[in-house]
Amino acid sequence: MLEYADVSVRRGTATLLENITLAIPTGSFVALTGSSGAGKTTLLRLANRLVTADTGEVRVAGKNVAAGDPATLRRGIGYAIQGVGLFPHWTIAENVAAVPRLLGHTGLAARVAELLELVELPRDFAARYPRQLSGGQASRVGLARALAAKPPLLLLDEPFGALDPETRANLGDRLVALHREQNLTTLMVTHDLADALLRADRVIVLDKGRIVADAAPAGIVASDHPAVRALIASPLAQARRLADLLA
Ligand SMILES: Nc1ncnc2c1ncn2[C@@H]1O[C@H](COP(=O)(O)OP(=O)(O)OP(=O)(O)O)[C@@H](O)[C@H]1O
Repeated sequence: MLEYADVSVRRGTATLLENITLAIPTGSFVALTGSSGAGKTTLLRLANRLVTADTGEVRVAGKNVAAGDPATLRRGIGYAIQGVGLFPHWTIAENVAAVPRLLGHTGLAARVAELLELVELPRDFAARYPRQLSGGQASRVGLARALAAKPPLLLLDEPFGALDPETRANLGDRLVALHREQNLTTLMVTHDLADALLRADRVIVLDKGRIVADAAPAGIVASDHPAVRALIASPLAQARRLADLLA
């Protein structure tokens, strides 16, 4: 579904990504993690051509993303980001139906109702405006919008990053369920290693623009790469302290 073949990205004298080779099969749920500035967002945005590669090739469903029209490419990929980016003067229904409308789909009201149900929001939210939603509700709308045109590939960039832990956990669970129900291929950027380990079936760790670990969660936990150990140290210490308190 998504392939990176020896991709490097440079800006000025800086190397943002170096020799990334990666194949993400259909149906995978992959978390992309790493410290701040490691290149996670850059790697994700190569897939929908918000970033272009200097060398190498990125392919979505076998097609080189650099070859076609970027707008057409993006309409076929679900994309949700931190802060959601809903259009403030559009209702929730209009926001959710934006891509299906561009694609000329019909039956938009029914599709909006179905999507609100999928992300577990009341139907009457369709008539509201973004300012009338809580952060968690807006994140659900962002997810509904990303799924609206039934894209096979879903790109998520810290979609629930700004939310409280409980809302984040609930939405994370809903996301995993949706991923399975809709047979999606999901690539999710998260700086939260615990989130990555608990939700994804494969975790990729970036460090200074390079992949330093790529394994199932159990393999990541066992990795002795210093960058991976550094990422694990803090959630592990927190979990241990909480366990001590409960003991
Ligand atoms: N257009 C650009 N020109 C120059 N440098 C850039 C550009 N875009 C990103 N960078 C740099 O590339 C590096 C990787 O950025 P990126 O946003 O991919 O990291 P990230 O892992 O997603 O970080 P964070 O977790 O903090 O969001 C950073 O050091 C950033 O400052």
